[in-house]
Amino acid sequence: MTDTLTISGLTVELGPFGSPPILDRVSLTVGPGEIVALVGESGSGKSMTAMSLMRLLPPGARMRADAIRLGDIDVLHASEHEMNHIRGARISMLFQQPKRMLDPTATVGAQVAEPLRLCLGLSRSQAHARVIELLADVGIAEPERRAHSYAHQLSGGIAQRVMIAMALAGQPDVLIADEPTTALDVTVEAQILQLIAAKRAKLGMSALFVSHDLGVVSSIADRIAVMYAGRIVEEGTTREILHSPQHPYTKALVKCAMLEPEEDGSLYTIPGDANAARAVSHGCRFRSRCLVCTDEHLEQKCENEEPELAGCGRAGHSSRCWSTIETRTAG
Ligand SMILES: Nc1ncnc2c1ncn2[C@@H]1O[C@H](COP(=O)(O)OP(=O)(O)OP(=O)(O)O)[C@@H](O)[C@H]1O
Repeated sequence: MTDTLTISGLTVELGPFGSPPILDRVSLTVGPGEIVALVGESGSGKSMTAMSLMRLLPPGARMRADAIRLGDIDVLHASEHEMNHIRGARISMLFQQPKRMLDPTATVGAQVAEPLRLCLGLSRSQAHARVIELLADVGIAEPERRAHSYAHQLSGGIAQRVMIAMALAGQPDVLIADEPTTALDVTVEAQILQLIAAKRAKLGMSALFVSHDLGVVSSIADRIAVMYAGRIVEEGTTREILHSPQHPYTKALVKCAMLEPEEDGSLYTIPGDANAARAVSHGCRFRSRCLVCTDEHLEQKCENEEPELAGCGRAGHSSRCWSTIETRTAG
């Protein structure tokens, strides 16, 4: 079994000092063998969280945290030299645009062989034999022939399988998948999701799966963390999030994922602008879009104080909303 990945109090700022943080005290745990999904609208900070784990933030980003650990490895304070060993061997990443992430000038075989040689120290011939095994293992037909292909000769689905083979080559503890199926059609998307779930089961690795689509992650995630404007606003098992969401934002995301038409036949979209929320300096960041904070007493709380993540009954299920906190306190 793999080690636990722990992020605690992760804050990232970009741009001039004093601008609102991109990530604000994000805490998240991915247990051994677990698939945790991080969901939220575009711009909520999912990719930045993933990139922070790899310590691959854009130039000028200021990152601080109480801790980022993988078992006994201190990822937060690791030197760049140590990070080069952690990336690929302990934490691997899959990206949105697999064809763009592959080097157009090198063959598939050479690219999959690189982590084998760097992380596992295999010789050229050992690496070649392992490349063929890995390509076959991610469902690529004729792996010998495919090893000689270049990125432009691959479909999006095959390119993502190659990326998965590369990500798994170093036998990582954790796979971070950032919208790995966004560019793929629905049938291929389902195949790739199944492949990731099968690899998790076979290799015992854990995964952090980033997506804006609750529907996509619900088929493979054990737990879901919902992110809004740089903060986690709800966390629970996949079942709790889908069947008993507590935060008004999660409820709205679930409604979007259900694809149930409104009375006028249109599909539900969450009203308002998520990007404006980041600049909210006090109170709940979701309040301008919220349909729940209507009674006067609650409205004042939502405007003045940001709620903490508070338990919603079962251990592990928590939400950052005054209405949930008040209901529980009253009960
Ligand atoms: N290189 C960058 N420079 C400056 N700001 C950035 C950069 N990359 C992202 N941001 C900003 O950081 C915030 C969080 O972005 P992030 O990419 O983490 O969101 P996301 O939830 O992953 O969205 P998406 O699903 O669109 O990728 C956004 O406001 C975005 O504009």
